[in-house]
Amino acid sequence: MLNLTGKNALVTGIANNRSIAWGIAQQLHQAGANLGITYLPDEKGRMENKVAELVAPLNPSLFLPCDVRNEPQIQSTFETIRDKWGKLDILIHCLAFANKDDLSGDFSKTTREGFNLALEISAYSLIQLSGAAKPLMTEGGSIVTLTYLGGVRVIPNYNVMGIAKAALEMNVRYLAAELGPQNIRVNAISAGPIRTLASSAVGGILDMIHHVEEVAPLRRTVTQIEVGNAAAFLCSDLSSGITGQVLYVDAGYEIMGMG
Ligand SMILES: NC(=O)c1ccc[n+]([C@@H]2O[C@H](COP(=O)([O-])OP(=O)(O)OC[C@H]3O[C@@H](n4cnc5c(N)ncnc54)[C@H](O)[C@@H]3O)[C@@H](O)[C@H]2O)c1
Ligand SMILES: Cc1c(CN(C)C(=O)CCc2cnc3c(c2)CCC(=O)N3)oc2ccccc12
Repeated sequence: MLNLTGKNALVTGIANNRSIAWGIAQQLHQAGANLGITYLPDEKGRMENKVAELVAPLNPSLFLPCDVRNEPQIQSTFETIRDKWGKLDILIHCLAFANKDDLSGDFSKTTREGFNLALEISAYSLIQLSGAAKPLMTEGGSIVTLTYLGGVRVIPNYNVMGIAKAALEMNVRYLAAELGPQNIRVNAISAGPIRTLASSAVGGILDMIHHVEEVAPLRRTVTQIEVGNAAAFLCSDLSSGITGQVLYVDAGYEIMGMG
């Protein structure tokens, strides 16, 4: 069993019990990591209460609002980590957003605002968070982000999110090159389709899941826990020689030609 005892891990992107970040947080906790959780604050504080209740069993030592569009919130998140933890070992970037209208219909209709929003939240945020984490990863570290096949191949309706994921995967390589000398590894997990708040808000996700169940070598889709296990591996010394990579956790779907 892999051991993350003594490691401080910041996990972003938990919205509910279907979130991939929730699967990751559970597995990092099981491996002994000390967790810090961030959530996207909403005006009524509903998200805060819902996420706080969900993560309570994992005894997070930090629980902070962090909207990646809000630079001061990012700064205060990492100041709190510096003051309370001193060092950071693990950063999980598990968030994305595009306007719903940009996730169906003609890609050529993508608006300037929609393009910039999707790239800002889903790709630029990795640069921001990694830059803020860099000075705190004084004993080296591991940064993991979540990507999708739609960033390297055309997946109907994924549209502008595919552009964002292509940028995200290239961010992984440039960040790995910059941070490697400091023994900070940067990798992506490319997860197969999973029913979450984000994916369920998209038409046709169930058809996609059924298609994967027929075509993927394992004849099934993957779970948040399976993604969490792969993330724990990428956060542990078992992956000490791996950086700048995209690891597919998709039941093998990506290898199939007549998919
Ligand atoms: N579900 C899938 O099929 C699938 C497959 C591959 C990759 N992914 C990726 O996994 C990641 C997590 O998505 P999910 O499927 O768990 O859905 P989810 O809706 O549970 O998680 C998305 C998270 O992004 C957060 N977020 C959105 N805008 C934000 C902002 N401005 N600041 C901070 N946080 C913000 C939301 O609060 C939410 O917690 C995303 O990067 C997504 O692209 C999902
Ligand atoms: C798979 C799959 C997903 C899941 N996935 C990999 C994702 O990356 C989800 C990304 C996403 C980003 N922003 C929003 C939404 C989803 C829906 C709700 C909303 O308003 N904005 O999304 C798709 C969209 C079209 C086609 C396939 C997929």
